[in-house]
Amino acid sequence: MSDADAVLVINSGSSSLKFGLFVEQAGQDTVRLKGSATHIGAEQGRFVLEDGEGRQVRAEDVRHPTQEDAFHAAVRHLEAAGAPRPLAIGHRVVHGGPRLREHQALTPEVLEALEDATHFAPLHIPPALTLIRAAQARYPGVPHFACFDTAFHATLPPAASTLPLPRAVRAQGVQRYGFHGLSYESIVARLGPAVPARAVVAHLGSGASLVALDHGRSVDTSMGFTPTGGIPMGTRTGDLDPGVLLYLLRTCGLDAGALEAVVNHEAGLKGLSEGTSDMRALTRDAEAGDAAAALALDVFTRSIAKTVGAYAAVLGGLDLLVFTGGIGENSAGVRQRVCATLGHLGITLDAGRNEAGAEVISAQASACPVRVLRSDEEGQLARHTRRLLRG
Ligand SMILES: Nc1ncnc2c1ncn2[C@@H]1O[C@H](COP(=O)(O)OP(=O)(O)O)[C@@H](O)[C@H]1O
Ligand SMILES: CC(=O)OP(=O)(O)O
Ligand SMILES: [Mg+2]
Repeated sequence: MSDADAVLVINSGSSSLKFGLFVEQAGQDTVRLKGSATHIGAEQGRFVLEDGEGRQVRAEDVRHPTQEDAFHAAVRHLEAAGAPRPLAIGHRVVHGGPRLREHQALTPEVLEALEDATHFAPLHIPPALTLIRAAQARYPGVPHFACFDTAFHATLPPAASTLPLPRAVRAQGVQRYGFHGLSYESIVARLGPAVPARAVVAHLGSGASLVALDHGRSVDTSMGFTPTGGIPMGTRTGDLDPGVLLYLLRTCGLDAGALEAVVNHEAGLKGLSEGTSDMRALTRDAEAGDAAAALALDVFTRSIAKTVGAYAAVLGGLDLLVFTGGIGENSAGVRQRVCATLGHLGITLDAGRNEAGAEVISAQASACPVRVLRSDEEGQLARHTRRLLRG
């Protein structure tokens, strides 16, 4: 292992910034240091830094008002832990609009194209640009690369990517893009040659989506034009009858900004529970008899189960169901509720294995295995960054 070839990867999500410093060991990218800043923007956040063996280097409750603040904290603590200067930096970019769908070097032209695409994803592209510029200023002269969440879904067939809109609107690039691509790719990489013909992966985090995989290739996915679509999430509605938006505009007098705030920040689990979007708190509240929290859980898990059923129809059956993301990896209750209605697909859970968070949580007799696999977006970022660096 040599520090001379370290690459730094930055994964900015809706509520967190995860990062990792990877070095090559026997031809494989290996974690040297990794960490996260969570609950960004909230009153109380947390910062954690670990070494490659998972030993805690730093852990503190600390508020990070913005992604940029979290990035500077990450750099400060990485350096204090003896991190070498990286050879290259890889950024996760959730949305690059219609023109940027392939992982690539962040040249001035690409940055300009990203800026031009702002109106496709006003919630994601401006903070991504701010973060990239901050990283370029902090590490000048080092190549920076963008890895897009949408790249993995380039295989969507037209029947899945096309939204039922007039041609003039579709011609502007209004279509289903799909997100969480690096996470799905990490699951496919983890399964390796064992990836079955018909699989569904549920990435359940603050943002949540599902993908239908045909031999490991994305053929349908729940998020659409933006990460606001699909199943309900921590603070986002997911898919809504478009009539609801018209009602909010016309009858409630909301303008675009107010509408955006409702569908992205005040809805989902938070809106339903009238309090929290955090699955741990929600589960506790529901168990303590809070009816709003219980309803939030029911709406969330029913929507996931319906999507698994729909994707089994698309794939012509199901050979594997995978749970991943902060909720998928950690909430036995959510997994149990989702799987309880999937008996018709041959799914039966082993309650003990599910509670223990084992890698395989289905019962021996289950016709369709169910697994819990850790999403490794940072590992995929490192792999792509190294590949792009080598040209
Ligand atoms: N032990 C746990 N039990 C239940 N939910 C958990 C647990 N740990 C984390 N979560 C949930 O995971 C979600 C965050 O997932 P994560 O994938 O880290 O989010 P992000 O989308 O910001 O990357 C939160 O809703 C959090 O409550
Ligand atoms: C696409 C998306 O919603 O990302 P995250 O889950 O990291 O917020
Ligand atoms: Mg995430």
